Amino acid sequence: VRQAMPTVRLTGYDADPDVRATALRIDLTDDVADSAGAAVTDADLVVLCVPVGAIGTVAGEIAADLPAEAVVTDVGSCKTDVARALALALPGIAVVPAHPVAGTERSGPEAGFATLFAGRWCILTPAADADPVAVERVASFWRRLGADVETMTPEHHDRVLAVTSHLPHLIAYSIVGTASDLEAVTESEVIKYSAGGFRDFTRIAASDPTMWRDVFLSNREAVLEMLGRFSEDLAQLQRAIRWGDGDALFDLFTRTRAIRRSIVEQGQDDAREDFGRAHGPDA
Ligand SMILES: NC(=O)C1=CN([C@@H]2O[C@H](COP(=O)(O)OP(=O)(O)OC[C@H]3O[C@@H](n4cnc5c(N)ncnc54)[C@H](O)[C@@H]3O)[C@@H](O)[C@H]2O)C=CC1
Ligand SMILES: O=C(O)C(=O)Cc1ccc(O)cc1
Repeated sequence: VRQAMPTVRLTGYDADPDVRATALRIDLTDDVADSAGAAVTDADLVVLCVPVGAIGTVAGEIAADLPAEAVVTDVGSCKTDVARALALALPGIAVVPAHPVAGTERSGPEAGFATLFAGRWCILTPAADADPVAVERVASFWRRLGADVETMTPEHHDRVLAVTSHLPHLIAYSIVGTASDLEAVTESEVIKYSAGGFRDFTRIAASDPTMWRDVFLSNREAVLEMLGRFSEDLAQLQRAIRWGDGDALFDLFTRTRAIRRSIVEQGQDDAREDFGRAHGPDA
């Protein structure tokens, strides 16, 4: 926002005093308020950037202080629960839930970088009767940050993201946990020989525990549905390995390689790799 909209006056609030101090020190915001309510008293646009389990609570904290014409949005990774909580906490206020599908495993005020949203999707999930002017204000905010904006229902969002983001994170958490349990048996060989594949999983599995706990509690139904499908497909691979069915393995790996190539062609993998290059392998 600082780079793309330099004339916008930014006021921040965070429950953690260290985060508030850091935000001021690194000039992330012009002001830092000492309560959520005080941060929004003269706001045009309020962007709630807290773990999904806290979005409804924070919306409740600002409700009494919001100017009547303010638009409230969020960046939560799940939308069904969050959209419901926002609507409940903010009756009569223009609410446009959003999810910028871009990020890294890092968190905190120093983890942001100006190009994070460039060329990435931002998904809006407004209610069917949302004010189109408010929807356009949020859409144009994200477009000015370089994102491409798409609109869908919260339920559809949550099913899609369960496969493309939530399940992959769950698999990474699980495999790194399994490898660490095995470490005692292999006497640290897990770390010593952690070549490409495992290293990639450890990056994802380093993501913020509070954020991801809340994602799985909030998107429970869609994640469980996709996890069921994944478990069936994994069992098929297990069978192929057991019976030496090389064709089944080869066919799947050929199909998945094509998926990766089409993602790269669409330029959807750039930002994180650029970030990794800029900040070193352990960033
Ligand atoms: N990290 C990522 O890659 C992405 C995260 N998101 C979503 O963005 C949201 C924020 O995530 P991050 O910025 O990564 O997390 P973060 O950990 O960097 O920031 C969250 C902040 O919320 C504060 N907080 C927690 N409860 C609070 C409360 N009740 N009142 C005031 N402040 C409170 C914490 O102190 C923390 O500083 C989450 O909903 C997440 O699902 C969306 C896209 C990508
Ligand atoms: O670090 C990664 O690979 C991510 O996938 C970042 C991310 C995390 C959560 C989101 O809702 C969107 C993007």
